[in-house]
Amino acid sequence: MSKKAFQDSYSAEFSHCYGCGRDNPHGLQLKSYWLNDEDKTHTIAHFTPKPYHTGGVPNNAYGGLIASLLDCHGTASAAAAAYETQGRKMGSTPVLRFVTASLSIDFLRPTPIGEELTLCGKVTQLKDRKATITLSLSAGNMLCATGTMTAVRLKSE
Ligand SMILES: CCCCCCCCCCCC(=O)SCCNC(=O)CCNC(=O)[C@H](O)C(C)(C)COP(=O)(O)OP(=O)(O)OC[C@H]1O[C@@H](n2cnc3c(N)ncnc32)[C@H](O)[C@@H]1OP(=O)(O)O
Repeated sequence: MSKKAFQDSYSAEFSHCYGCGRDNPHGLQLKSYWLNDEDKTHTIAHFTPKPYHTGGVPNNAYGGLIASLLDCHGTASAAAAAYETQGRKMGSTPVLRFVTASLSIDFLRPTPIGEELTLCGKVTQLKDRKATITLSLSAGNMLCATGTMTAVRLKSE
């Protein structure tokens, strides 16, 4: 994808996240986008687990990996929605940066390794500093996990 990912708009100090930091060579480097630039309500990201992302059962991904992906996609979706609500370009200052306050995941079926996964997000509520995000992770047409996140915007100081 040639579009700029949400995470590529993060300031340098926030670019080392294990899950999505562009400047963390040991991390997952997840990249999130609007599903549709004309209708900025849903977000999307892709990730293909490697064999070393196994949870121990051959060909199945580690649950912590799934949580990491949903975590980063959720906070990125919250930030993108907050900028959108304010009519501002993502990454512009003052920076709107969200952290995870809570994340609940239902692991519905094993997640395959070596197949491209699709993560979807939707910010269902954005009020003051608090965002609620619904999340899903699929392999092809198989829904493997769903999640709900509360993310809180960091105070500017
Ligand atoms: C410099 C670092 C850079 C860090 C930047 C790194 C970015 C990486 C992003 C990747 C994602 C992560 O892994 S983040 C890392 C994992 N997460 C963390 O480490 C966060 C640790 N927790 C915290 O720092 C804090 O608890 C916060 C920031 C989440 C909230 O503290 P606070 O700022 O004092 O806010 P507070 O007034 O308590 O709450 C604000 C609103 O959110 C609600 N709220 C708070 N916690 C919860 C909760 N668990 N579940 C539901 N709702 C909650 C409150 O009721 C309130 O709603 P109302 O009364 O207004 O309705």
